Amino acid sequence: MKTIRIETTNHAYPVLIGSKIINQLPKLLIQTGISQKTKILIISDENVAPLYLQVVVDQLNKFDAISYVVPAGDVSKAIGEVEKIITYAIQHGLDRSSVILALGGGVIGDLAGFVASIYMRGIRYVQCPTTILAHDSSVGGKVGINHALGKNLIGSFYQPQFVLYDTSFLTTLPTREVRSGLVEVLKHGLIADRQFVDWLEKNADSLLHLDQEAVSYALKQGIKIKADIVMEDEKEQGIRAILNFGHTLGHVIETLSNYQYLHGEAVAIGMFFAAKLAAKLGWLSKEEEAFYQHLLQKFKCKTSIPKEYDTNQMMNIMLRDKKFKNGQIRMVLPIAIGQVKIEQNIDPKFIFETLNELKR
Ligand SMILES: NC(=O)c1ccc[n+]([C@@H]2O[C@H](COP(=O)([O-])OP(=O)(O)OC[C@H]3O[C@@H](n4cnc5c(N)ncnc54)[C@H](O)[C@@H]3O)[C@@H](O)[C@H]2O)c1
Ligand SMILES: O=C(O)C(=O)C[C@@H](O)[C@H](O)[C@H](O)COP(=O)(O)O
Ligand SMILES: [Zn+2]
Repeated sequence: MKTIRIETTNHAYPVLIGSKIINQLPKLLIQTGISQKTKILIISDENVAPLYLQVVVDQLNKFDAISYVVPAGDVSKAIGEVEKIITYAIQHGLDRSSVILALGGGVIGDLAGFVASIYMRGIRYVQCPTTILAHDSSVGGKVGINHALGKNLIGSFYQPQFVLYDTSFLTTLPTREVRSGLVEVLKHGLIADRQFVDWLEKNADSLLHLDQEAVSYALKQGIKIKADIVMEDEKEQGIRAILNFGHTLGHVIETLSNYQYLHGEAVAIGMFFAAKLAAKLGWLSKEEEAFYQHLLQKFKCKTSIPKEYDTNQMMNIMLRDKKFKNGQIRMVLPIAIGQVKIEQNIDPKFIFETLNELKR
């Protein structure tokens, strides 16, 4: 088991990662000051619950634990679902000392963490991630839900008490979810660590086949990169925006497809779009742009935009991106493999042109 410590201005917590470590849960709760009398609400989804809810409930047999299961997928990151969970929590007597436990992927982590951030003005929560993608979402405290007009438009920065990442849970992930999750690992390499990118390129097949050693190394590296950035800029006043690499267009594709594109699938297209735009602006060489395409294809990602998507509509949705300030377009663009910069004042003409070039 490996522990990575996250220290933000007001809160410090461990991320524990290892195979078959769910039995550490009771000890961790107690160490965190969560006694057996504390009411714990486990939130999970309809796919994860049949696989792992009982495993967690068994670990909590000496605690006062209840559970709530939501439909799987981004459709549950919705205000209606938040209200239902809050009603359930009130009816079941959760008070300010209670704890929420998120058991699932990024959807559950974001939703459960958001509920925790607003229930009775904030109660404690813990993350038990079950997807590869959640190596990203369970760390750093961005929690929230979607609005019909766009992705993650409602949310908080709210850090968990700890993250307990049992990687043995990943064995049941569908292939498409494995690919989607690995895109955020690629993102972590592409924004900060050329050597890690080279390692990822070499180990693509092992990772896609869930080789335990390779996956475990990749997740730890990804978490370390994210942790360093979050510790420097918890509330995204500056550098943290680089974790949003590929998301400006990625979120548009998720919204327009009504979440038929998975998060990682959409972000992969968004990263390639950013690389193509950077090449057009002269910051990335044609070889580096080609490397992006090669790498993403190696991880079985699409790099084109559905041709039926209207470019003006994509531009309009992009304007709601949380990185845009005072009408100014701010995007994260690559300047080398393993290096990005946050760019203001990009001429919308280039964005428009690049979007059109990516349509297939
Ligand atoms: N807060 C953040 O910093 C952050 C970072 C990245 C992504 N996100 C958000 O995370 C969400 C995507 O997360 P995700 O990809 O984990 O999606 P997800 O939570 O929907 O999980 C993916 C699918 O896999 C199923 N599943 C989960 N674990 C499983 C397991 N072990 N075995 C079998 N099936 C399993 C789920 O039921 C779901 O159908 C998006 O909403 C995205 O916006 C947030
Ligand atoms: O932690 C961050 O910061 C990120 O941007 C991580 C992203 O991978 C993640 O998808 C995040 O939820 C996007 O946040 P948003 O603020 O752009 O909605
Ligand atoms: Zn993301």
